Amino acid sequence: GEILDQDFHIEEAVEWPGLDLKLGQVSGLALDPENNLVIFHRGDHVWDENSFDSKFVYQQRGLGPIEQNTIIVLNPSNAKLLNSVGKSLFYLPHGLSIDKNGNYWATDVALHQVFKLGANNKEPLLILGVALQPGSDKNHFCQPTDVAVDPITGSIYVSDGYCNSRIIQFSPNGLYMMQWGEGTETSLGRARPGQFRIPHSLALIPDFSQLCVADRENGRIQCFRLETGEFIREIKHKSFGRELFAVSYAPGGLLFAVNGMPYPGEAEPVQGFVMNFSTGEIIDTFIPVRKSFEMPHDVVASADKTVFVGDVHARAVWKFASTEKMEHRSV
Ligand SMILES: O=C(N[C@@H](O)C(=O)O)c1ccccc1
Repeated sequence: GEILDQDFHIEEAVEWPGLDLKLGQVSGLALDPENNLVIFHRGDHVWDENSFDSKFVYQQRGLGPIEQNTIIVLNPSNAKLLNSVGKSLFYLPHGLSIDKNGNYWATDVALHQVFKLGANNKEPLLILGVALQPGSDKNHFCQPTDVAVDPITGSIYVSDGYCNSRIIQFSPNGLYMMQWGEGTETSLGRARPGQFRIPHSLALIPDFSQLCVADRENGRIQCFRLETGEFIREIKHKSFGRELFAVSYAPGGLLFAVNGMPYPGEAEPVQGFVMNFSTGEIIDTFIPVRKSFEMPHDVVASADKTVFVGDVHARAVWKFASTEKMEHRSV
């Protein structure tokens, strides 16, 4: 039902023990059909200044793939480990999403590929892109950042990527259908609709047939019509600052996002945002109680307004919950 916006608040669930997990760089979060939390992390690999050459070719292939399980499934209430998969598959994990059938969809910025994995079997069910080969045609990505699968049509959307500026739509079985988007010429000119400077995270909103994109370095969210790619609107607030890293939709009409650390001298703090999807207005902001956001990199929210944020520098996952329940609890 409708949220009465003015009294909606979330705060860290400080009893959640998931903050003590020993993880690598946390790059992606998703919720599976049972609302379990699924974490995509980099084990002992890191993305740093030496990871790529000037042509975006991964330089640390000699390390081999990450030997740890990179996909961790946790009970969302007590952070108990339920399952872990994804060893010896990835080099630099980035985005993670889960389709209505429970399949995992993952991007790897070193491999420049998109993977579809069954929740338990080891062999990928589908791989898009050519291993270790960056490119910008129909068969190559360049550091693809996220995937979203339309639960109604099965269409696959890929945000491509750090070194491309486009969204590509594939058919349910992985055939290239169409793409939209272009780079933002100069950092001086205002970015126009449909221009991207790192399309970094996707939120698919089936109820409104929209795909929203975190246009990271333009510090904004852009929303497009599913299937056509037609620009619908931009959501941008001064409090986002320069960088908007991730966006996620929760059934019931709320949009969640996390921004980047402020540049030296800039005022806008790093934080999470809760927005009313229809109006785009911010109805709440949130930061951790324990530790601090360093580079919040993904955010995911469930229908009951439980929110998780993963941080690639803090290597941490926080849980946030709406205080309405807590008020009932305290009564
Ligand atoms: O953005 C960067 N990384 C994050 O998004 C991430 O996904 O780790 C990055 C930029 C320059 C050098 C190294 C890393």
